[in-house]
Order: sequence, then C-alpha cells, then structure tokens
Amino acid sequence: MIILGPNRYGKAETRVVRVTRHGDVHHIKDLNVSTSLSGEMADVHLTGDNSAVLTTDAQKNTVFAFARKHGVGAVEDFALLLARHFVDSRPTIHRARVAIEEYAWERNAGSGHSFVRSGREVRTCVAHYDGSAAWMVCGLRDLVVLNTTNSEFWGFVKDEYTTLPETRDRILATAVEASWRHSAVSSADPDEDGAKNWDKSYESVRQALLTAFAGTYSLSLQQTLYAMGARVLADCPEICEVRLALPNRHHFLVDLAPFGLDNPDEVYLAADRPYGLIEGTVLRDDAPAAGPAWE
Ligand SMILES: O=c1[nH]c(=O)c2[nH]c(=O)[nH]c2[nH]1
Repeated sequence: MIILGPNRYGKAETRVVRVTRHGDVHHIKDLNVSTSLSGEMADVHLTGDNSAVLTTDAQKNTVFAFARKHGVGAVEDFALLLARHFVDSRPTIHRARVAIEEYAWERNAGSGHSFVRSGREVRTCVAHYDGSAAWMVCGLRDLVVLNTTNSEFWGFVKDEYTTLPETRDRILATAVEASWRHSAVSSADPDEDGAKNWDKSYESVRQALLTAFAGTYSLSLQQTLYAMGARVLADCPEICEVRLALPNRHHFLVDLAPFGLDNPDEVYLAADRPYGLIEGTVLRDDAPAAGPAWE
C-alpha cells in the first residue's frame, strides 16, 4: 500500500521592495517572502483535481497586493497577516507557513531618497497559522563577530590524528545564525492586537547575543554558544527557546620566522574553510510545546 505523506506547496522567494513616501523622505522595506500552504491536497496529488489549490502564482500576487494595501511594518506582522489570510479565506487551506528574510538599507549621505545596503545581518522570521493558533520563530543570520582575546581552547581529546596545539589565547570569530521561538503569539488580527512589539524584541535578542559574545571568557565556542542562548532567555521573557549555529571562523597565526620576523599575536590567516560548526539549542525547561514552529 502506498500513501501520500505530509506535503505543502507555495511560492518561494518572492522579492518585494515596499517604498513609503513621506514627501521627499522615503522609506524602504526589502523582503524575500516564501509562502507554503497545506490542507485538503489529496486530490491534486492523487487524481490531478486542482479544485482545492490556491495557485502559487496567486500566493505571490497576494504578497505584492498586501504590501500595497497594508504596508510593511515589522516582518513578523506581515508574515502573520499573510498566513491568517490564506487559511481564513480558503476552506481547503488548513495551515500556512510564511517565512521572510529582511535586508537592511541605510540612508545614503543623509538623502531622503538614496540608500546604501547595510552591512547588518539578515533578519528572519517564520510564522505558522492553523486557523486557531499561531507560532513565531524569529531569527538572524550573518551577524559576524570577532574577539581578539579572552578565548582559550585546550584540554581536548588527543587521539592519533590530533595535531591541533592547545591555546591559551586565540581569536574567536563567527557568523551567528540564530532562531528564537516566542512562547505565545496572539491569534487576534495584528491590526486590532498591535500589542507585540516585534522590533523591540528583535533588538533586545540581538543585543543579548552580542553582549554575551563580547562578555564571555571562552574556553570553547560551545561554551560561548550556551552563554549566548542563556543570555537571550535571561533578558527576553517572551522567548522560550533559542537555536544557534556558529561556524568557527578559524584565524591561524602566520609563521613569519622564514622572513626573520616574530609574530606576537599580530598577523593571522583568516581561513574560510573548512570550519568548525558548533550548533545547539538552549531552552527553558518549561517551554510550551513547539507544535509546527520549527518546521
Ligand atoms: O571552540 C572550539 N570547539 C571545538 O570543538 C573545536 N575543535 C577545534 O578543532 N577547534 C575548536 N574550538
């Protein structure tokens, strides 16, 4: 017996730029939106009957139309708005997942209409909605950080293939990829609800990650990872779970002896690969069930 397993479909990576013009002062939001729907989709897979299908093309059009009609504030609100619309407006759609990446722009030379793409990290969110409950995982990636000291690494296993020297002082650098789950998301319309301040929450999580990275005297990147996750949970009561992926961007001290030079921790080779990849989850022991939040 062969059966249809879990499935979903949608439009991936709709790139939408929303310009808001206040006279000569303009604002932009630059997003990459991926929608994914599931529900009564047995027939489309088994018999080719498309009558339950809201096309991926219409999903893409909805993203653009909603950007026009509702504007784009916090990406989390825009994601929830779309997710609720798809499920609440179509009886055959039972669940929506909306993932958004946001690319930051800054004003160029103080101009009202000229922008420069910021070197800031990419902000992310993934919203799920099933007709009654909503889940939100927020995040960021490419938050590149480096400590020039306060990092040691020693006392590790030494087998016949271990050549890494122990170090009491090294550069510690990584490009933080983090996602964090909100304990509760109101199922009310965000326009009526309006209570959740996604921007404020994002900034406090980002600050907690940076503060912990800078302030932790590190005996391993694993220890730093835990400190970063724990700091987020300590500082941000609305978050119940943090997942981190930290590539260890190795910096090797260059041997300058062949040139008659010493190298007292000044000149490094920044290697791009291979890199250690340290991943982990830090969560509250009473975190509510995650449901589909991480899917
Ligand atoms: O912080 C580190 N953790 C490791 O597990 C590891 N392994 C390695 O080679 N270097 C490092 N650094």
